[in-house]
Amino acid sequence: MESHEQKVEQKRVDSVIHQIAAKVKSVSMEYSKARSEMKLVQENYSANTSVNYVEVDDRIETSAELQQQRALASRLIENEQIIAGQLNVYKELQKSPYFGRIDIQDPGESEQEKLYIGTASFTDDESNFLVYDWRAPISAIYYNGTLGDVTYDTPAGKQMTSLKKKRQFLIQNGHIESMFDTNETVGDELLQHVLGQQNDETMQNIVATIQHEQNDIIRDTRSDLLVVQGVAGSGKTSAILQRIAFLLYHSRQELQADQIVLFSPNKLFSHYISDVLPSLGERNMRQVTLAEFLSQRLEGLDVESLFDRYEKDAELSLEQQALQDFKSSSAYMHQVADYCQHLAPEHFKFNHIFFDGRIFFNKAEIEKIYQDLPKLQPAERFLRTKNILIKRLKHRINQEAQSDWVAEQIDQLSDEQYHELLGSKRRYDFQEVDAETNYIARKIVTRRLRKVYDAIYNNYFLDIDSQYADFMDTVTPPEDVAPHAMADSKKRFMHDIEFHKCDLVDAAPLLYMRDILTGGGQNHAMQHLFVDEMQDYSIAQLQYLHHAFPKAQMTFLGDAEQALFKAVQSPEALLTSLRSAFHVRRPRLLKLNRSYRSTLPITTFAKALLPDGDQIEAFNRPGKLPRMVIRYDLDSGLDALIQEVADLRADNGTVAILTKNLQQAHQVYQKLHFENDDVTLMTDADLSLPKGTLVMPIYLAKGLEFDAVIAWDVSATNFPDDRFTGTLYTIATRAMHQLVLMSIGPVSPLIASEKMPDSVLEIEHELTN
Ligand SMILES: Nc1ncnc2c1ncn2[C@@H]1O[C@H](COP(=O)(O)OP(=O)(O)OP(=O)(O)O)[C@@H](O)[C@H]1O
Repeated sequence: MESHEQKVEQKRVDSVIHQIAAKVKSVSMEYSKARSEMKLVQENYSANTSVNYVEVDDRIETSAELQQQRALASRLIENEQIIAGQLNVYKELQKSPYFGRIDIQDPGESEQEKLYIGTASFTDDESNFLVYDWRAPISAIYYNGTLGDVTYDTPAGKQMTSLKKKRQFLIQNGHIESMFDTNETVGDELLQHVLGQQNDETMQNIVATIQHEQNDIIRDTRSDLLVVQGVAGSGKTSAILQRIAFLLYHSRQELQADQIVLFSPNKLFSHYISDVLPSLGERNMRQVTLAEFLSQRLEGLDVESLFDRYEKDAELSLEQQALQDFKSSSAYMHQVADYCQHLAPEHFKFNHIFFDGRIFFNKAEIEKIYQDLPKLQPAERFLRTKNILIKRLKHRINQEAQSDWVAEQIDQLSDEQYHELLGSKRRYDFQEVDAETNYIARKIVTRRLRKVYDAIYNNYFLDIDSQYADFMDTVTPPEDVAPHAMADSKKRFMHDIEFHKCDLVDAAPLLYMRDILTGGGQNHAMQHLFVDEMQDYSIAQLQYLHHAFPKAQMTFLGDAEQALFKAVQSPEALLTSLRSAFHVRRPRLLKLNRSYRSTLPITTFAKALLPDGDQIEAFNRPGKLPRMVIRYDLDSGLDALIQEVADLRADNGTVAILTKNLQQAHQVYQKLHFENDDVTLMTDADLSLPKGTLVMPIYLAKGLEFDAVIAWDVSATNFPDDRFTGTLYTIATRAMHQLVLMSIGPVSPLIASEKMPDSVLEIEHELTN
């Protein structure tokens, strides 16, 4: 039954919603007006673009008018988008106007003030705040404060107030479903409710239930390097997204969403998180995976993907591992920088520039230009070389313009083609007919030699592959790297380059070298760099990202325990390496130890897999024990799998079967697909997650979560030793509500160990006779 208090609150909710509805109505009208204005301009614009101009003067006028219209159209589009954004915000508020209330009393005031907190601010016609944005300075109290005297940060400095009451609401479609008064930061009741319900295809915002330690991450504006080490399911990704929303709100004038870049683990993840910021009325930041970023920069080279590397890394020998570790280190990147700084001009490697299959600029000519320049930094020397090449190209264009073939081509030009080449020039711009012909001739040759210009502009005359190979000869590796390893690695690199391939481990150092030598590759506009799942990046790669976005504040989040096929590094050691590699001034390390995603029994099992799992604090959400299903041959295992899938599907929207690698995912998929059409095999090209039964290797499920998970073949053969702890732990922690583990033959020692308490698993053996 509704208490009196709840009735009073519901009345307020009704009144606020009523006022929001009026706002939605007026903004909708504004929106329709903006749309029709936009349409009118568009129609006018397309009518004008179809003008068939013949006379040059006409054409110029038309294009000026067109430009004006284009500018007007883009202003209107922007306006329309702003209004659409506002409309969305109000519509969201209409369903659930707020989730929190704080009663405060400022020093010296006799009255208490009630403040309501929601996803966005809303004021009445007299500008009284009916709802405060969760990011407003005062709202911090809701997340951080316990009853009594509290302080909060404002642009004018710290403020004091007394917190008298904190109330949480769950409002759905305008109705208060539940409300609690709490003394804690954000009480567990609401969290229980929210977590128990989750089964969406995309991630939801968590603003109603942000926890104290998550709030520290979200509201940190001071640190230039914020490293968050958080256990699986502790809300790292959530913290990133709410932090972005927070930063956008706080620096409205200076920061745009596209000045923030997030490196995400895979494309599925990008889609999975894509609704969070729009649900908070903000535009999404830029998102990219490391593979996309590297291959875009190393155009023409097929860079090994992280997924290929996962598959390969599981097989590395100790010697190969030592080399890989070295190439992934900051020490290696330092050697790259050193090499570039001390590179003698005669050791600089150039390519010929080709045109039409013939050498256009010989590399000997380029070498000579480079070497003849005075002593300069490599990038400056390179830039001057480039400018000289462009000058020489212009000179050759002028010469070529006198050739017979050009004159012939001019004779054959139609009027339209001629005017097109004339561009914005007018006939009276030329004193003589010859000058005009000459102008057209140069235009023709310039167009023909465009490729040469592009090759110079894009620095193709630097032979970066040979340069990198030359660098490998000069490297001093640490003691644990075998003496022949660098030479072998160089051979392999050159061999792969022949086939336009490059190992992931060489990509960052190679790009770093190219950037230093050419002075390119840096984006100074990016203000924030976020890296999720940082444990999958080497220090060398992170260092390259820092170099590529030199002005960006960095937020790196990860979980050392979820490193696949890699030794675990302690968060403190990690921060120390990052600190010395990055020369930052205000680094900060934060830890999140409480895990929210999974039920208590699933988290208890996952904790027991880790040597130092005790630090993980499970959120107390009840659920079934994880089930262990053991079969002794593949066929009966696959049959049992079909049964398990059917059982789990009865209670869960999505069941994910997670395998150790791609080959096992294929094997499982084939069997399931044969029996039932409703199964999807996910690949790294997929952009979104359907509902239903999904099969994928674990590296594609990084950062994702599913209602139920089946960990496929956790046998001793498949997960033989502690190199696979991270993999198994990552699989288990993808499950929100139910987890089943299946083993073909004896179970992995990681599970069948003394450390694993009996009570954390329900075990089912096939009865054999
Ligand atoms: N304060 C919170 N309130 C409600 N839900 C939360 C909260 N914190 C985390 N969650 C939920 O817990 C789940 C895990 O969060 P998230 O994916 O951000 O964790 P993570 O640390 O990035 O996980 P992982 O490293 O395992 O991928 C999500 O469903 C998220 O919505």
